[in-house]
Amino acid sequence: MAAILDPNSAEFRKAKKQFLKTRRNRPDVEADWTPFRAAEKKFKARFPPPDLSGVLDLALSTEERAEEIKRGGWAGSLDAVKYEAVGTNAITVPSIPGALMVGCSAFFCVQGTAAAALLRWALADHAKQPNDTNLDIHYLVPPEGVWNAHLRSLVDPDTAQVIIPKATQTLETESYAEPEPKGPRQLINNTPASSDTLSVINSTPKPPPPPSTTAQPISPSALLPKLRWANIGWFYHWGVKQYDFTKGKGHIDPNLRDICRRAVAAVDWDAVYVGTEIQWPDGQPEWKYWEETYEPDAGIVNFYQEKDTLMAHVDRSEVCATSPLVSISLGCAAVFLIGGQTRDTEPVPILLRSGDVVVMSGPVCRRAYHGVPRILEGTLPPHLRSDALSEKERECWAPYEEYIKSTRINVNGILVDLYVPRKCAATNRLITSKDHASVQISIADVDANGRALSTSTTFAICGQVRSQGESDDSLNRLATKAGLLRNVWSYQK
Ligand SMILES: O=C(O)CCC(=O)C(=O)O
Ligand SMILES: [Fe+2]
Repeated sequence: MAAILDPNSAEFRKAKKQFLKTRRNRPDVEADWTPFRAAEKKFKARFPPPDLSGVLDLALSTEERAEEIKRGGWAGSLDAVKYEAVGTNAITVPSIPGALMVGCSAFFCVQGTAAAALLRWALADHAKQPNDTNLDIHYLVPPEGVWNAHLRSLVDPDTAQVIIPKATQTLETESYAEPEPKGPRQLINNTPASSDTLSVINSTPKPPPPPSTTAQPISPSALLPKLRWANIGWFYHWGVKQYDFTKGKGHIDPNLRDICRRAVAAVDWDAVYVGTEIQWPDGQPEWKYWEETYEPDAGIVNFYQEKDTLMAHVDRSEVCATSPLVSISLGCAAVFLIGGQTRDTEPVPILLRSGDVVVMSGPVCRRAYHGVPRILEGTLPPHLRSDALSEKERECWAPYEEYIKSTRINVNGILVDLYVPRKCAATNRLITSKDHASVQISIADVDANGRALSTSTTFAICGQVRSQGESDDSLNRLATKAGLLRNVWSYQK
């Protein structure tokens, strides 16, 4: 059981003492909190430890996870939140259209050796150059990355390399962004990305963030707990909260791509979305093609230490605001909150355990506030512990277990690009994301004087039809069928 839950433990007594001390000096500010803020405060509280009976905990629906739940001591409830099954692999939360958990109850999407492999990848293979991490802003991290440097220092402490702060080495002439103001983190209301704002986003200067001037030389093992994120695919600029498309796209790990695509393919999307067409860009039922077209091209690995939190935010930097975001949890469990379009909507609390996969998609859910107010101490599942391994494997796993027993890793994959699945109006076949010769033509409706009205009819034509010189004829045929043209063929006869 997590020590914080045991009234006889030192952790419990310390949290109580701290609570009584801070209570005394605290002005009564609760009245001003939005419902989202109030929920964050509730789950963040160290004392008394939060009551999770209002948190949806799908692991309770399967005997296979009983041991994991018992060991951790934290449990939510199965009927805390109304949910509905979508096929056999996923559930939706009807109050947040588009929020899904996949493979979370009877079978797990990422468990056992697959979970261990993803965890190893995140630490040893991914959190290093050429992928950016938060550590690169402030330190000259060696090319092998902080995790491998940490592993080497465990094997041979005498040769352990000290990692030097960047500020002592870089040229003063380098131009950096303004340092962040001191005090609580400022919330940047960045422009939501869309095809209309893309040129503004691309022309916004994205200077590198300034390195800390107070960072000190540090050992890899002491630096490791400061690892907070590693970029996947397209590079994200945290200062302006926009993608920096000028830096090109980083490699997408094939295993991660496969997990994300399998999660998307496991969902019966029609059961989730039929009848909502009107809410989608151009009224297009995009979800019908996701199994084929969803291709993660960006993402992030988040590393949370026990007291870390992720404040309420909306992911609004992706140009494609409807495509699925697949999010995988590894290591310690967490309380995940997902609400509405403002912080005034009461969020739904969901307990995410190691291996659980959440998919956020569609116009409502992708722009919903969400956050992670609590990492639940002591919740490492048995399959990530070395006692589940053979003696030989145990030795290599020991440092991973030591790290992950008080850490949560979240890996997510998203489609940032502008690509929206459409069918070619001429051939009725799907236009793929690689079909750069495809076009979309909107034919405006006109009034009696020939002036364009605000309504139009849209046709998408794939590159193959165009390369065969067939688009003119196709458009004439389509426009005639749509009642926009008459007698166009007669003069050809
Ligand atoms: O850690 C999580 O589950 C959520 C992460 C997230 O919302 C983000 O990276 O934007
Ligand atoms: Fe997010």
